Amino acid sequence: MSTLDPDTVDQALRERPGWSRDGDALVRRLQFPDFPAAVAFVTRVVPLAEDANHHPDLAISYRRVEVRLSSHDVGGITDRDLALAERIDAVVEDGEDAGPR
Ligand SMILES: C[C@H](O)[C@H](O)[C@H]1CNC2=NC(N)=NC(=O)C2=N1
Repeated sequence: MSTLDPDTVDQALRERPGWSRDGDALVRRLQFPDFPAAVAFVTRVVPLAEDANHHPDLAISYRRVEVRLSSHDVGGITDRDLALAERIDAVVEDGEDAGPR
C-alpha cells in the first residue's frame, strides 16, 4: 500500500475534524476526566489496532492522550491510517473525552 497524496489526506481530514496532519502522521489529541479514563481509552484502542494489524503511536500524559497514526512500512499516511482513525473516533464518541484538546 502506498502513501496517500496530501489532497486526499486533507479531504479525509475534513470528515474527521478531531484529527490533523503532523508531518507524515495523523494526530488526534484528547483530554479525559482523569488518568483512569485516559488509560481506559487507550485500552479500548488496543483490540482495534490488533484487529487491523496497524498500531498507533500513543502518548498518555496524566489525562491527555495523543494518538498518532502513520504507516511505518511506507513512511507516510495510508488508507490503513484513515481506517483506524475512523474506528478510534467511534471509541471517542462512545467514551469520556471531555473538554479542550
Ligand atoms: C509485521 C506487522 O504486520 C507489521 O510490523 C505491522 C504492524 N503494525 C504496524 N503499524 C503501523 N502503524 N505501521 C506499520 O507499518 C505496521 N506494520
